[in-house]
Amino acid sequence: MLDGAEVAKHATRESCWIVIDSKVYDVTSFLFRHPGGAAILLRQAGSDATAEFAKVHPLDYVQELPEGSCLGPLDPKTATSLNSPKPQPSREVVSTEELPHPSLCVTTGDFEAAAKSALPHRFWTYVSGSANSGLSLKGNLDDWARIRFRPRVLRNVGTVDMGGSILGHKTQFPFYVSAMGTMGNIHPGAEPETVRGIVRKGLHGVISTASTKTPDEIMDSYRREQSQVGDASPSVLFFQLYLPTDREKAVALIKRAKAAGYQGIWLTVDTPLLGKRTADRRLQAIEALSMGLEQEQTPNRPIGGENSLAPAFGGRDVPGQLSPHTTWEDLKWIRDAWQGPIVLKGIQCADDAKLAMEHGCEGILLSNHGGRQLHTAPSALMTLLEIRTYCPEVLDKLEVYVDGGLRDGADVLKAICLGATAVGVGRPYLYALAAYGSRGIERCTDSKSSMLRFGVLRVTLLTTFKYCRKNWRLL
Ligand code: HEM
Ligand SMILES: Cc1cc2nc3c(=O)[nH]c(=O)nc-3n(C[C@H](O)[C@H](O)[C@H](O)COP(=O)(O)O)c2cc1C
Repeated sequence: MLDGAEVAKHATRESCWIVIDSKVYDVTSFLFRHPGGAAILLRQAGSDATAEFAKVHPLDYVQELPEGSCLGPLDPKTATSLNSPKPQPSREVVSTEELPHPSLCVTTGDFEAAAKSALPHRFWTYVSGSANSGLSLKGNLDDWARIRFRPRVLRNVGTVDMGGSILGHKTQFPFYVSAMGTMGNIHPGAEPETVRGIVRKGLHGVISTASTKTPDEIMDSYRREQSQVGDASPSVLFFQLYLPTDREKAVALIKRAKAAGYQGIWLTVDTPLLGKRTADRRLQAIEALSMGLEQEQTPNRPIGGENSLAPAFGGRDVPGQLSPHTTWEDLKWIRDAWQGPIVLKGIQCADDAKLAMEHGCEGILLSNHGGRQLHTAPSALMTLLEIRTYCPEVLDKLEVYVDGGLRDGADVLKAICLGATAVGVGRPYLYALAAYGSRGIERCTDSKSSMLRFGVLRVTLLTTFKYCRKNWRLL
């Protein structure tokens, strides 16, 4: 057993000890190999880092520390002698009680404002951020507004069914919750908290490889919530796959997702390496400086090299986690390992949509990763219009999803009118989670809130929906 006072002495870059889950680790040799940067670990030096660690990493991640790092258990009686972590150089956070009542959130923009006050600055930067100067994100938001409805009137639209199906699973909503990593940054309940809202509302959701919790833990929370509602929720979960470079690891991850009960794979194909997240980079430099590190020193391993750290997280490139070598040929072994439906997430032109069809994919998701990857990438809307022009057969043969910048039921309706099967919604749900937990997830979906202004719009626009599907004209 190690004494807290002894641990507290090891608080420098020359000797850095931390406590995780009641065990003491010497992370000195790992400091500059930590993909999240040395500053994060130095801030915790000599202290109990469990809470900070659990925000972004599953607890079993400690096994990834170099061999011999674990020095032994902490004597619990001496825990009070540990250091306190050094505070982050961040802005004040508004407490939950000070946030507007969730009923006051009637547009997705309201959730965004609440999340901005509720989140520590670094996490706000990570979720709201985008690639380079933000043009891809701006294009996503602006493009949906460039289309106008031309409603037909005097049609009976008294009863409207908004539902459809996603990979054969019925949905009452024409949208689902997009895959988003590291939710532990956003809310202490992380992905399980999101899943609670998803199940209660009967939504479908896609769970990220880069989740804070393991695929099994998240599925357990899904099952628990299902049993709470008497297994009555139509919700299903799909798994978003970032393909690790190492094929054995990739196959193991796919099989793990299968065994856990995920109903389809969303294979992300727009991330052979991570986009340039300008705001994150700036913040990491500030943090490094505040810990006396002249410049950020992160491991300099070749991209695509062996990686023991999967699953990884959104802020930085983690070598080996996002295979840059993947090609269309790889779909075969991925399919063999998965034995189920595959959606390619991140298709950005008609030619690739056709290729996906020729390779037997069940679906494609037109997406530029919420503007976080390629600078000046086309919005999903532009890609959808390109497909309608050059290979409309894709819309008949594949399930075609879109995401990026859909902030209102009207945007969702436009996508559906143009032939999309359903729509992924990302940041609005993250913002709702950040401010209000699973209640926020429900509220964001609620017919009184903006996503289901669709519910209000349907009264006037169902026939537009039918009309447009066949006779779409861009106004
Ligand atoms: C056990 C060994 C650890 C491993 C294998 C590990 C691995 C990683 C990886 C792969 C990332 C992703 C890089 C990124 O996208 O930002 C990361 C980020 C991060 N890690 Fe660790 N980590 C470890 C220990 C810790 C500890 C002890 C803490 C707690 C203080 C911590 C806190 C963080 C944070 C806050 C980030 C996010 C960085 C950002 O937002 O830029 N990690 N870590
Ligand atoms: C904070 C954040 C984390 C994300 N993490 C992932 C991820 O782990 N895997 C992935 O394929 N896409 C990820 N995405 C992209 C989303 O799945 C989705 O494509 C995008 O958010 C849709 O755009 P929207 O946020 O404008 O709705 C992430 C997006 C955000 C904002």
